[in-house]
Amino acid sequence: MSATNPGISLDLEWISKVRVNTQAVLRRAQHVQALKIPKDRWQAAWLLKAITLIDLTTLSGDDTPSNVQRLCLKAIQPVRRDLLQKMDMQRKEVTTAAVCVYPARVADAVSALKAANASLPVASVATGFPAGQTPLETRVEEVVRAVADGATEIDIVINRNLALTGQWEALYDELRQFRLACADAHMKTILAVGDLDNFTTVYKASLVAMMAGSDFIKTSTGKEAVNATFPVAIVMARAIRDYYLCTGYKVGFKPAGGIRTAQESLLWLALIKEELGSDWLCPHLFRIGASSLLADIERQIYHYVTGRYASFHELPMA
Ligand SMILES: O=C[C@H](O)COP(=O)(O)O
Repeated sequence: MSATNPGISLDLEWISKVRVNTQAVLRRAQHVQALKIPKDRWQAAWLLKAITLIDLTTLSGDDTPSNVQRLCLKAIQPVRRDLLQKMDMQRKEVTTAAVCVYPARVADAVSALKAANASLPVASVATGFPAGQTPLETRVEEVVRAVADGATEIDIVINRNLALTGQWEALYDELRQFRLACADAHMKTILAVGDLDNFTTVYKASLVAMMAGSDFIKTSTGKEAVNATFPVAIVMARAIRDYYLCTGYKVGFKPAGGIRTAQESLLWLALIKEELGSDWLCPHLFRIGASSLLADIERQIYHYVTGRYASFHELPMA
């Protein structure tokens, strides 16, 4: 898998012209929140689709080789086979899009997936995740090591100081170094929007990340006080659309942080369909980064199949 967005030269003139209309964004976000969610069989089908777009994540201080192995097995078979069969869907095999772990756990994930004969991508967070407050050489080295350990997707965090102070050239240069270090691995750039001061900064940071060659832009680490929200997603999706219209390169979008319910996942799919079109509803261009969403989706699917909600013991633990 090679990069889909090679990037372009830094266009400071474009960046300086950006002004985001906050009221218009908030109105659009309200519209998205009021969208009708499909019911019953269609809902179950959309939930299966949502599963295929999840980066199943564990980013905890107490991650161990064994819980990473469990995560990988869950990613390979996120829904019980009997439930899938009862749904009578064409799709017989469902997996999540990838697993996402800390750099020190990449080798564990790679070997667990290999042992299970599965070819799911392993994504590693990097560059001093979550705060990005380590020296640049250390951050670059972390990317190189994660790739050497077998990660094929790298979720880097940006240096928020550079975005908050408008040092776009310096931010672009850092991101180019990470892009080089990623080699053939996909680069997903986390803006940590909860740390940025307004929508205009979010839009500008999105543009710089794409100009530097990011394959995805991602909202959050999941560790900020505010993570993925619909207004911020609309701003980032519009930056993606504008970048595509200007360059012809499609960049992916990954909301992450605090997405926990099946209903929310359906609204995220609806938002992407409305803002970027159905082309973006594939793992190559859209992911949901989540550590605890899958359990609720599985519960809803169980409800669809059996007509009742699962008790605590009826579903396998994630
Ligand atoms: O990148 C993924 C996020 O860290 C996941 O956040 P979450 O634990 O709130 O789902």
